[in-house]
Amino acid sequence: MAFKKLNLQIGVPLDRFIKKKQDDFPYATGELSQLLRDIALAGKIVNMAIGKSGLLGIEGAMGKENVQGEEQQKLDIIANQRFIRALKHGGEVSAIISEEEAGVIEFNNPDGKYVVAIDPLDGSSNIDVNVSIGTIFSIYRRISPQGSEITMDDVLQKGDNQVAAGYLLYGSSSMLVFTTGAGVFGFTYEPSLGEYFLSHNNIETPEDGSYFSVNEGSFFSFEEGVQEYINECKHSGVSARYIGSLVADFHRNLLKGGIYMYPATSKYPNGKLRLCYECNALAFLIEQAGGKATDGHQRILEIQPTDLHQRTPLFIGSPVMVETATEKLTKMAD
Ligand SMILES: O=P(O)(O)OC[C@H]1O[C@](O)(COP(=O)(O)O)[C@@H](O)[C@@H]1O
Ligand SMILES: [Mg+2]
Ligand SMILES: [Mg+2]
Repeated sequence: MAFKKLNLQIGVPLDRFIKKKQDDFPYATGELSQLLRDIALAGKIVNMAIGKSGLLGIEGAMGKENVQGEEQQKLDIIANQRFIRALKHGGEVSAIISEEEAGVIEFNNPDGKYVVAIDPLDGSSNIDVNVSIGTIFSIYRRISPQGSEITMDDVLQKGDNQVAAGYLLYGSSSMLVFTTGAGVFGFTYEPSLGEYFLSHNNIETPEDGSYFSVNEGSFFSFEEGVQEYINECKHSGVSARYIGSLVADFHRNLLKGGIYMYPATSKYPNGKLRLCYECNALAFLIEQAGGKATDGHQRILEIQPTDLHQRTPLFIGSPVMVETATEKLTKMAD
């Protein structure tokens, strides 16, 4: 009788998985592994807060705006504090940048090898309505020597320099998905055991996809090339899916195949999404999974950031779809 080959990796707890990977790199010191554990731990607390927000009275707006003029939700602030606290106490990080903070947050820990860029809670419009939201993070090795002060070059690095990146998805089940540059791994959180277990081993995105994801409410302010690509998707029967939480839209398309687009609009002439703490992490993940990410003209990971909160258009997903969209844009722009 023929038995289906079992994937024996599935079900491995996050800690054991990280330890095993750590052992595969004889000179690794364990700091990056510890940093991933710190993020995973903060993710558990944020997951709990989101799940009980209606009961705990932490729904709704703060009555304040962040540096980009966007209304902060109470959960934006709670998540921001939780991740900052975890990264600060973990001791591996010397500075972070966050969507919710105007400037660089230095930890007075010049020996910390790493800097982190984070969107503590992604999907603001879905925060209080029981729709999936997430956390996005990028980890870089600092460029300046350990022991010295942090410089802007440390925090404004190209996405290509990321040593690890990932996201937490707080949804019908909560997940941690990350890469350290050797494939993409997804862990599902089991709240009654308080543990993440490997559920998606070595994720590869389909070559071509059957979903396109874009906020069509802005259709008439998209460039002609984007409009043409969307119309082509519709003519060929590609299904539309748009949640409005970048992490959740990305996660679906990563697994099922598709393209997510947030192009330039009249309201957001450089696109809405932020390069350093939204796009770079997802671009690293999608490339590791065999997909592509561009701003319509160049690879996201090659863009040199000049501002902490810089925005960029984003076209990300299955390679065939991203190439077609990017070609249309380039052709129309010529
Ligand atoms: O409502 P729009 O314009 O479609 O924008 C949706 C996009 O904005 C975002 O909510 C921005 O993220 P934040 O919630 O972290 O500000 C993305 O998650 C999402 O893809
Ligand atoms: Mg976001
Ligand atoms: Mg956010």
